Amino acid sequence: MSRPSFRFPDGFHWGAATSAYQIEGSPLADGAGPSIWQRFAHTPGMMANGDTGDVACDHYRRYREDVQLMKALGLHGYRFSINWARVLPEGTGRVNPKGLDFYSRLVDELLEHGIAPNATLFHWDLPAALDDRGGWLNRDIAHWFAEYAEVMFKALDDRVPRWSTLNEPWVVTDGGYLHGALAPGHRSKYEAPLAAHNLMRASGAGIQAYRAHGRHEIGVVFNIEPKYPHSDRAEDVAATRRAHAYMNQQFADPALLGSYPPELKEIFGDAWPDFPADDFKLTKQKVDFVGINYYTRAVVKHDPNQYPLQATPVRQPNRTYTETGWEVFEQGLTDTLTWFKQRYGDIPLYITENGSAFYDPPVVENGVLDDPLRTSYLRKHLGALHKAIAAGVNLKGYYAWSLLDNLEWSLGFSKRFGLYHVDFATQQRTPKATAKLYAQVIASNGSVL
Ligand SMILES: CO[C@H](O)c1c[n+]2c([nH]1)[C@H](O)[C@@H](O)[C@H](O)[C@H]2CO
Repeated sequence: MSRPSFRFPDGFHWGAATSAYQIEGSPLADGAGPSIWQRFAHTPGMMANGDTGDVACDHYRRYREDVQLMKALGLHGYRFSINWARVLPEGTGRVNPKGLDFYSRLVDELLEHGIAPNATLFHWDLPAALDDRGGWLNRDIAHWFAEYAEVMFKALDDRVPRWSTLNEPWVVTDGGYLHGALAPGHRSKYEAPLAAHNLMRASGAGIQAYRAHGRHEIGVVFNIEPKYPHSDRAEDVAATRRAHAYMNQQFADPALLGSYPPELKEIFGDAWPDFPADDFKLTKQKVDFVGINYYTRAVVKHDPNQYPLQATPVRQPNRTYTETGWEVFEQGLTDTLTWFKQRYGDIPLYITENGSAFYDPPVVENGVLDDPLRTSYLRKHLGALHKAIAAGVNLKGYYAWSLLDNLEWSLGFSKRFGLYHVDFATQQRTPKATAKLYAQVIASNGSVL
């Protein structure tokens, strides 16, 4: 039987992704202001092993070397994020020219090597000065974000063809405002809905600013984790519906439909405000694309003790799980993409993150570190993409998470997602076998799978 052809559509965009606080280091260099992650990481007890982004992958200084790694992969594009506080140390007002200059140099280096920059304006590292003014709990942040976005568009839109306003607003609110595991470390069911809503108001304001100044494409990036009921019992089905609305619709609905799913009032009760109808004229803006970050699925059962969803994930027997506790379930990627098209229409989509953290024995042969579990994950998920494309999903590209092993937020450096291994003591980068496979996939537009 002939091997299935996994050739992707002509012009399919292949990239890799990172984010500022996870790789740059030098968080306060050259006039940068502190972010909430700078503060969170330096708060005792918040970070595994006391790890911080003070050095990380030292990308702020080594970016030219890292662009060479991207070139070696044959990347078409590179998705990175901008540290808002490098550019606007107080979050608004005064621009720091040296901070802006770093991103201008990075963009020029990418373009010089034929790699398209894909810039995310906000990947969790809010300027601390704005957090001091209420941060995502202050409705004024929609204007603060639009001001920052306009600074970036005016400076870089001549060279940046693709922008995203936010990366994963769900993680910001669930981790940063409801459960407190991420910066700014709040734990309030009353704050989480306010932060969620203001994130989407800010994203809408950023898109409006782009329509006034930008000439290319802008979108927003959501994490989507498909939810499957543990049983066909009504309580499990209802719990699955709540979990799906909470993670997968809470942010895409206001952005693309101009409304919230009714489950959110059911979940948050008196903590869910009646937001002004006019707000949805701001949250709902025409986007040029949506980025979807996919890693895994969840099998959900009813749990009256779990807050606030009354739902909990069920570990599946005889399945492979990554170091971050995520089941390898590539069918969920196909299901996610077909669901998204069915609910929101034929919007151009990118997979803006997909990857896996596995422990790799530090065995390097012929300059390559073998990582069979990560390689298998990549093969399976690219195959799942091909199924979605065959089903009619308008998928334009894929960004592997991540270019480099990096700071996995409060989990520190222990969870390694990189195509390149990083020795954080020496900053040596070493390609993994998955990097070699990905380079072949890019060169053959998927045919080698
Ligand atoms: C809950 O999973 C999310 O989709 C997700 C996974 N990830 C992310 N979001 C973030 O965007 C990255 O900064 C993380 O490093 C990466 C790996 O954990």
